[in-house]
Amino acid sequence: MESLMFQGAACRCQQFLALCKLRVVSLIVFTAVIGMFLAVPGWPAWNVLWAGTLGIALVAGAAAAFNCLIEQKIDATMARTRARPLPRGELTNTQTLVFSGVVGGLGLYLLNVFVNPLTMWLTLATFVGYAVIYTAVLKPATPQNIVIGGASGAMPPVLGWVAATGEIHHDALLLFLIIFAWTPPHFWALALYRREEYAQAGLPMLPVTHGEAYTRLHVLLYTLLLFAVTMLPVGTGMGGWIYLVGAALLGGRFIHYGWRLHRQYSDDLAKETFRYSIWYLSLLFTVMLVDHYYPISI
Ligand code: HEM
Ligand SMILES: CC(C)=CCC/C(C)=C/CC/C(C)=C/COP(=O)(O)OP(=O)(O)O
Repeated sequence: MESLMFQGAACRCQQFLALCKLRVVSLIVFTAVIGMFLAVPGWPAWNVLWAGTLGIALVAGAAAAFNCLIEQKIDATMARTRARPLPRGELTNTQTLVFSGVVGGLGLYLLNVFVNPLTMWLTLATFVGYAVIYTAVLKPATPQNIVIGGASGAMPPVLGWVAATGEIHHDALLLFLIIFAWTPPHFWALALYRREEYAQAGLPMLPVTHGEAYTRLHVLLYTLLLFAVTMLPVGTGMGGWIYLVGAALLGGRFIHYGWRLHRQYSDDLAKETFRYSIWYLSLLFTVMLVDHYYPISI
């Protein structure tokens, strides 16, 4: 009897965790943590590391849960999302809303009390940007949804930076710009091979509204823009040789993917490009960290 109760609680816990889109949120939190380290010469203060990381993670998870609540009908129509807890009827609207409110509230509390109020306010704005402006307003309205909405996904390194220093430095804005330029090729690579699902769901994603060829060209153009943006930290002195070589190699490979997609499309190549986009961002931020602690100035 007791073991059955335990299994039930474990299941419920898994359902709540599934709302939080843990894999996406883990990369988001990773970029925030790197932002904390890049912001200071030595190590960030201990309270920044634990409360900043936990606070940002909780609010990001709450934002993802709120997105699941708003999009449950659309999620039910797409193969990729139909196994989420709301379309499956495993959780109710009230449970999801309360979960998002409590988890997000706790995250904001930690940021306000143990980090600083500016981080708390910017994280709240990021929550509203993703959970409300992107999800409820932009996503069903325009194919530029992810370009504009990408601003929320680009905020985490700024949040990390502000957590560590209390101010918004121009180098933090460069980290923002990098993720901002990365989001369109990241998402449109996926939207290309999932175009039929998005069309069926009635969402105006770029391959649905402007066609495949137009989207492929834009993936390529954004990889070029991204390459240029990643060179800016070298100009400001934030990045040295290690960063320059790493960013050039990673960016060159991303452009190559964009070029191949543009010239000779296949769904398999689009899937590979999407997977590479995730490796790209993870490795780029790792290289930045290495460069920060082992600087070889240019
Ligand atoms: C508006 C901005 C963004 C959009 C529209 C978007 C869209 C998506 C979609 C639809 C998926 C699901 C792929 C699947 O289920 O197979 C995905 C996966 C992923 N995204 Fe994004 N993304 C955005 C921003 C970001 C950001 C800012 C990050 C991290 C910094 C990120 C990291 C990831 C990761 C790690 C995955 C893989 C998750 C997995 O393996 O399950 N995304 N993205
Ligand atoms: C710190 C903080 C508050 C961060 C919030 C930013 C945040 C959670 C961004 C998430 C990006 C994301 C999951 C996009 C998925 O797109 P989608 O929602 O269109 O994908 P779906 O089709 O899988 O639902």
